[in-house]
This record gives sequence, structure tokens and C-alpha cells, in this order.
Amino acid sequence: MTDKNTIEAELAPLAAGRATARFDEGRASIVLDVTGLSNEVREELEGDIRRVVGALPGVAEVRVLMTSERRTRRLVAVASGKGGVGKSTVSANLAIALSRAGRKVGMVDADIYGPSQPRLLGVEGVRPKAREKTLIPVETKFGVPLLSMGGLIAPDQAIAWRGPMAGGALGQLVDGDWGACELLVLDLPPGTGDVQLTMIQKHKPAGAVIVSTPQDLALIDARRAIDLFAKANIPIIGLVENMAGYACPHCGEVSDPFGRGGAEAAAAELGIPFLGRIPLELAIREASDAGEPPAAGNGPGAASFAEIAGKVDGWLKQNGG
Ligand SMILES: Nc1ncnc2c1ncn2[C@@H]1O[C@H](COP(=O)(O)OP(=O)(O)OP(=O)(O)O)[C@@H](O)[C@H]1O
Repeated sequence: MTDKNTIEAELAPLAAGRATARFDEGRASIVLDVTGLSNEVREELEGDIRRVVGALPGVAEVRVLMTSERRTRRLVAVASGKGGVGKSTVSANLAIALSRAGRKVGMVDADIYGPSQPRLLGVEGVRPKAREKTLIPVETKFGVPLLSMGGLIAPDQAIAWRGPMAGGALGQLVDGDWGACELLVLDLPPGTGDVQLTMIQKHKPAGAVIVSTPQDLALIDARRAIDLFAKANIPIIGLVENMAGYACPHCGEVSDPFGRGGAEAAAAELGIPFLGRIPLELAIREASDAGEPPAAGNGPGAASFAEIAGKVDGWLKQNGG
């Protein structure tokens, strides 16, 4: 005779772990968890369930109730083992390129030592408003809203900050009113100390992008950054090599004062993906200083960042949406 258990046993191969059943006087009620499934898959699954359960003896009616957990916003951390390698520049351009690729992206500037996103995204001096106690991100003309630690602290305070304080302050930014943003790019403070570790342990990014320059020393620092994420059990999305080769502003020729291919080889050795290289280019610095990140334009810089963003986007799709 059909009962709850026989129905669930029939559903197991169709909707492993997602369906629970009740059976009462000929009526089968199925609760189906559809978290993370596309509409197409949901409809198909519902049809299959109705067909299979409806064919069981004694079942006169099948009800399917779909439930879905609210999907929490995901963070992608951008980190570097030391300062000055272009982590903030890469973060801003990555966020813009991801947004151009169709994602709803926000930017969280957690770099307490030198919050540079307001300048990079052209909203220097604009303070975020708050509703109740929730911060409302500042809109930028690139479609990437921003919340920055710069608005919360005086620059000379940061040096004395410890992990728990920084982790708490970051919470205010991450829990801002991000509206439709499904992804937040997190520009971490440079380095691999207590402040960075607490931030990532507390706010658990989905993955991390490591930025390095081609010099050996910076790559040693990149290794430290990779270890930091390993400690917190956060997967590495890949390595971006910044300031790779010097692009002559006159003839466009790229020369490699630090050699070529070091970061790519290091990524291979460390077993992490290589996401791409950005040349050291006067135009990148000038555009960045002027609040016009190259990823928003149509030049070669935009293409390089689009390629890196494409790889990050692919990684995110493979790892949960
Ligand atoms: N590929 C590049 N070509 C030319 N200039 C660059 C490039 N990348 C970054 N810069 C410049 O280098 C300087 C440092 O970059 P940025 O602030 O992004 O580094 P950072 O690693 O975030 O530094 P910090 O440790 O201060 O946070 C900036 O003036 C920036 O415009």
C-alpha cells in the first residue's frame, strides 16, 4: 500500500535529498527544495514528480510545494601579500568587467590602510547614507555601487586596528543595503596578518583572487596570501599578474624588465589557475587616478580585464552559481 515512505523512496532517484512527502486520504503532498535550480529544471522536476507519484496505487491527487532558501550574497576577495602591487586597481576593474558581463556586482573596500576605491570609482568625498543602521552603498557611474572603510575611519586610526575591530567594521559594509547585487568584490587590506585573517574567517568569501607583480619577492608574498586563504579554508580562484612588462606609451612595445612568465610558472607550481596579466602602462595609472578605470572603456585594458572577469565568472558558475 502507498504511504509516505513508498512515495519518498520513489522520489529518491529523481530529487535526491530535496523532497519530503505526506500522504493522507489519497492526497500526496510533496515539499520540494528548489534552492539553486533554474526555472527550467524546477518545472521538469515538478512534472516528473507529478507523473511518478500520480501513478502510485491509491494516489488521487498530487500537490507539489516548492521552497527555496534565500540565496546569500557571495563575496570574491581580492588580496595581495604586500602593498602597492595594484590590488585595488585590479579589484575595481574586475568588478566593472564582471558587471559588464551581466552580473550584479557591488564593491566593498576593506582596505583600512589606504581605501582607494572612492577615487578609483570616481566618487571621492561622497559619503554613504544610512537607513536605520544600514548603510546604503554609493552609486557609481559604472553600475557598481560602493561601500568603503574610508567612510568609517580616519586614516591614521587604521594602523592600530586589530582583527576583531576590522572584522566588525567590515560587517557594517557587507551587511549594507546591497539591493539586487548578488556578488560583492572585496578589496582586502594588503598583507597576510591578523586583520586579513579575521576578515576572511568572519565573512567567508566564496573564493579569492591573488594579485602579484612579476618580481620574485612579490611572488613570495603571493604564496603567503595563498597560505592565508588555505588557513581559512577559502578556495583560490586564481592569480593575476599585474605590472607585467612595461608598455611603452610611444610605440606600444612591451618590454619585460623582470622577465616573463614568472607568475604563470608560480601559479602552475602552486597548483592554482593563472587568470591573466596586466601590463605596467602609464595609461592605466592615469585613467585610474582620474576615476576612469580602463575596464569601463574599449581599449586593450578593457579586453584584458574582461578576459580575467570571464574566468572568475566561470569559476563562480562552477562553484555554486
Ligand atoms: N598595471 C598598471 N599600470 C600602471 N600603473 C598601475 C598598474 N596597476 C596599478 N598601478 C598604479 O600603481 C599604484 C598602486 O596601485 P593600487 O593602489 O591599486 O595598489 P594596491 O596594491 O591596492 O596598493 P595598497 O597597498 O596601497 O592598497 C597606483 O598609482 C595605480 O594607479
